[in-house]
Amino acid sequence: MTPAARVQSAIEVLDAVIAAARREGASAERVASEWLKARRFIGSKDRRAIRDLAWGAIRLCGEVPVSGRAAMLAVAKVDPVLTALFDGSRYGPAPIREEEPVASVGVAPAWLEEQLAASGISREQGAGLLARAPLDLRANRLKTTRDRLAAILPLEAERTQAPDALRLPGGTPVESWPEFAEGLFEVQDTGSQLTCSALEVCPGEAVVDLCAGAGGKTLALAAAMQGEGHLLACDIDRPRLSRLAPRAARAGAQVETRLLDPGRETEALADWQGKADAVMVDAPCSGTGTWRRGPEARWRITPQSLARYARMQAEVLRIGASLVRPGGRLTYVVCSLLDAEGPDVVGAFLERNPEWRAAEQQVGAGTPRGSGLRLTPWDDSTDGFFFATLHRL
Ligand SMILES: C[S@@+](CC[C@H](N)C(=O)[O-])C[C@H]1O[C@@H](n2cnc3c(N)ncnc32)[C@H](O)[C@@H]1O
Repeated sequence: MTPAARVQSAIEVLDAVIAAARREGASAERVASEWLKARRFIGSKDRRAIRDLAWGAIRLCGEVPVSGRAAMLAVAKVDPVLTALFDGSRYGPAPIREEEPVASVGVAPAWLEEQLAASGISREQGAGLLARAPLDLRANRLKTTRDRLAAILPLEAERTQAPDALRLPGGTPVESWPEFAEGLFEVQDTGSQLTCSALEVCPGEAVVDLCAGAGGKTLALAAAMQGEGHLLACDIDRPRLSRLAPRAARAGAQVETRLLDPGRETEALADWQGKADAVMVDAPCSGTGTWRRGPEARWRITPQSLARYARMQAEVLRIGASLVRPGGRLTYVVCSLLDAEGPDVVGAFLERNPEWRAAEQQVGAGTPRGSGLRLTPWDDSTDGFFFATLHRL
């Protein structure tokens, strides 16, 4: 493929990514893989180059671009080598016309940049949300230790601030390694691991992971429980929750799963009301803290979806709290740095529920925000999270 043809291919990938973002369709990762799958003749070097070009444009454009070409022209504006490739050659992009639309550069759509600023995040820090992310592993304590795992991995891995975490360069194909098939590790960001540590679960406890999804945090909780006690993982999303059982089997973790009906969660959890020692509420959110991994996610958020998330967050926090026994605890987590999804939700809960108190959290990282802690790429080298641990009196 010529360099110009790669640019034209990236423009086509971007068109598909933009269309999917507009109709709340598949993620950019998925869209790009489908696009490439339909063109098997493209070699691996070209695939990587196309992907890098497309992701460079996604990271640069704050507002949803009008087209893939407009997005790529925004990159061309700051990259003369790329400008020269708009040469009208066969399979390459047409020459640039003066009046053509060029996508605007920024961290996020203007309204969302305002929300970030109101949440104490500067523009420079916001740009940090779009940097390339490393790949973190969590050594599975049910089968190994961090040191033993580090000694057998094919690459040198860095230790991060979470007790079981190892860090590798982003994109390392760890899921093809035999150590992964043996369940010796899971892929999990250090920040996510730290939010699990905050719940301080112990062997023998009764623990609920209310919004378990495919079990990223469930498996970390299971490892901390060392196979003793009862761990219940719930979600309203059947496809996601159904991915948990095979992962748990690989990890050697004992987990009961329960699919919930939206709006009827409390009925389905009647046997757990006021019984749990610890509850994890990893609430659905806009995901502003994970833009490093899916930068096009910021093109999907709307003021309406943010308001919808805030309602869901208050609701899952209420449901989770009803499961906690007197003297028990709950950790509320969002992978978002917007106050509306974190400190404000917890603050409103504490105001309405005088029998709950925010606890001091000691996880060796994070900056206080509201009644909880915030983890960020710039201060903690993690994805962005807000989490708060609450104790029921
Ligand atoms: C942030 S994701 C969970 C990610 C998961 N805990 C992990 O670490 O991989 C939030 C999850 O909450 C689920 N959810 C949304 N509303 C819910 C509800 N009312 N009850 C239980 N789960 C809910 C969503 O389906 C989604 O899987």
